[in-house]
Amino acid sequence: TKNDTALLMEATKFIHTCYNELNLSKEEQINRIEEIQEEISNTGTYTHKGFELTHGAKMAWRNSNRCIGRLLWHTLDVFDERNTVTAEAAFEKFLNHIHYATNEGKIRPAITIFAPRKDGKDPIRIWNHQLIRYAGYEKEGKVIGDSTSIKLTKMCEQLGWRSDQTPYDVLPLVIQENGKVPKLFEIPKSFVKEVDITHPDLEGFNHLGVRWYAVPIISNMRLEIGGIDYPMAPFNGWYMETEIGARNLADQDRYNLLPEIAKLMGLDTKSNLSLWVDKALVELNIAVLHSYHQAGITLVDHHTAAKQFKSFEKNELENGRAVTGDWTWLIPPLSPATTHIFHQSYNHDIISPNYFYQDDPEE
Ligand code: HEM
Ligand SMILES: N=C(Nc1cccc(CNC[C@@H]2CCCN2)c1)c1cccs1
Repeated sequence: TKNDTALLMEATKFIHTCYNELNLSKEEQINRIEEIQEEISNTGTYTHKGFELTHGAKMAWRNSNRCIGRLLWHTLDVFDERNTVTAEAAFEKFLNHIHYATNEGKIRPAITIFAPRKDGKDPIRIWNHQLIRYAGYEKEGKVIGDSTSIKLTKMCEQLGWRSDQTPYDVLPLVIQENGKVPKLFEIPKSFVKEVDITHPDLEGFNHLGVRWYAVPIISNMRLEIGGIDYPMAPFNGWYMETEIGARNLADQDRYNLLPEIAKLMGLDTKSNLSLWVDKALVELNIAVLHSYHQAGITLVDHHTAAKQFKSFEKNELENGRAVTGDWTWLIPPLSPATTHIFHQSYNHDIISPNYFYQDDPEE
């Protein structure tokens, strides 16, 4: 059928690039494509071999236009959990991923890949945007916690979840097998590493009671490899400090801490001329870098990250690959013009394998 042909086209493109990069012979490539053609005509889809899945997930990271951290794309640890299809078993694997990635603070970039989409159906999905993320509550027009989690928090409460209603309640995992009701799974506190945010010089900082979690693990994106969709493939790296200090804790519609920080710094918040927002922003990011370093949690500053991205660009050129990128996301939100990224443009072509947004699981 037409989409069998389209799938074979995607598979052929992927096998060609993947086998060339792995120095496999032309003959192996041709035999594999014939094998895939056979499987597609018999079943309407095809199954990646382990090494194809592993390299495909790495290529997808390398092709992620918005990612500044791509220098280490080939070091990704890939866990093949395509046979895990029950919510309980998946929860086990999520805990394994959290523990492996955290590694007592020496974070290891990893991805766990669950069953692919088949006949347009997702065998299993997770509703969480990240495996570890704070709940958000709306009370009399005031927001407590992470405003981006309000919808999911409501869903958890409807499913029976009860919490302390603090700004830092870690959400349970909401895992849904196809066609069944979603199930809640509480992550044991011992698995959740968090960092108390303090400042090396500003004493007042330490009484704000501000904290953040150590490991960002994105769990709502779709991994596409050679025309096959993996709708549940959580992946983690480590944070760049600005994500926490210039967005999550700084945005007015997130934790909105800048006014409070400016006050404890004794700044004049009545006039923009004092650049009090900018001064508070810098000190918050200094506090994040200081706190994660003191806690022994891997974190990269935006200057180092930009330099690493420059090395990535050089490596790609040396390997005859064109770098694609999304300038609007690659520039850091703090002092962007102090990085090389700001002063050049990037081709924003989208190539596959890659990680894509997808619709939330079916209600
Ligand atoms: C190892 C350390 C890593 C660092 C420091 C890093 C840094 C970043 C940053 C700062 C962003 C922008 C996020 C935002 O502004 O919300 C980003 C985006 C992204 N990263 Fe990385 N990254 C790392 C590893 C990874 C890994 C291991 C993967 C996948 C295997 C990955 C895939 C992506 C994708 C797909 C996006 C775009 C997300 C979107 O469009 O919403 N990154 N990265
Ligand atoms: N450092 C990270 N940050 C990151 C990467 C991808 C996506 C996100 C979440 N981005 C969504 C937020 C909310 C809107 C704009 N940014 C964060 C990583 C997360 C997982 C691997 S690396």
